[in-house]
Amino acid sequence: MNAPLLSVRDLTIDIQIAQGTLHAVRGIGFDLKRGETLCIVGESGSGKSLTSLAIMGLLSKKFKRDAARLDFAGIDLMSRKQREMRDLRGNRIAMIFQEPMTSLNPAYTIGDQLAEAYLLHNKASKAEARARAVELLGRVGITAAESRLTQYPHQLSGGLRQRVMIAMALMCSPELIIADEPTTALDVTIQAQILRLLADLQREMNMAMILVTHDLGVVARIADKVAVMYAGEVVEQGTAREIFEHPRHPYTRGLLRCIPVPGKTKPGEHLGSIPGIVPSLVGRVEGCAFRDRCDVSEAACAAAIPERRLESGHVWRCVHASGEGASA
Ligand SMILES: Nc1ncnc2c1ncn2[C@@H]1O[C@H](COP(=O)(O)OP(=O)(O)OP(=O)(O)O)[C@@H](O)[C@H]1O
Repeated sequence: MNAPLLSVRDLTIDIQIAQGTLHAVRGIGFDLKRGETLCIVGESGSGKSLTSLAIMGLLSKKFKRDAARLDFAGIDLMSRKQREMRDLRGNRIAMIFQEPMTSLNPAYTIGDQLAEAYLLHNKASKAEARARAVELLGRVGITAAESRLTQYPHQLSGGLRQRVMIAMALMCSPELIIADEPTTALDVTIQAQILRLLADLQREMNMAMILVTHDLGVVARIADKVAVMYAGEVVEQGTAREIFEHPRHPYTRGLLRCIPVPGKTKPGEHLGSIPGIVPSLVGRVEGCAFRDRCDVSEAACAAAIPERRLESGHVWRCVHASGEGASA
């Protein structure tokens, strides 16, 4: 049973805009096994959220999704109809969004919404669904869970709302959970608690998890695998260890220079940032999209970029065969 739970190959997402076709996601691929955590990192606009929505089948009509393979537990998601996707979503695949109010309805109590999420996919009585809701609220660390059932989302703090969202996502014990920047809207101490909770539950329930985040500190703590996205491509992927200890792509190296190093970075010390801006993805994009910002680029970077692969599965796209040309 070593087959991946989720397998993505050559996923593309295009959007028609006034200036032409915007190639927001350009031929990405990765595999995820049961119980594994993949963190997708990259700057704003690199295509992380669209990738998550494409897996969930939640892209609106204006996006064109294509893939050579988009398989979940042996199911071809590309050929699933919307009705069939609804059977999977919230049941075998769940998503946690940045902003809890995207998923919570202000007009219904927490108890009704949690129970509803369960009853949609399970033949159970209302009493059983409420018992499950209390159980899950307890598991996400909400005390006096019974009394929360009758509350409305606006009566809870941001951190509690995000815990409720996590409980809701886990009601049907999904096999895959996709969390898109689940803590960005919260303050820093609460962020850490929520992410620890999510990582603990993921391990306990042996779920696979895709976590989309800007925060490499978080990645270092919880990722098994990392996919680094830049301008709609996965420019490097590997185990968390490979990415942190032997980053090969100059963009990954640049990102790593931007994070605080415990014990080394002094409070208030200015962290590096990568100068320059992401190129337009409208029309044909030739060569390496990072080359204008790269400190080791050369003429060859304007041509097609080879994919470099180590036996371990560490993959990157760069003219530099082993990253030796890139400055650390
Ligand atoms: N509704 C839309 N209309 C036009 N372009 C869009 C739309 N949604 C996303 N895009 C474009 O698609 C690209 C990828 O967007 P996406 O939201 O996936 O990025 P992201 O990496 O998740 O960014 P962030 O970290 O800010 O959430 C960006 O260039 C973005 O401008």
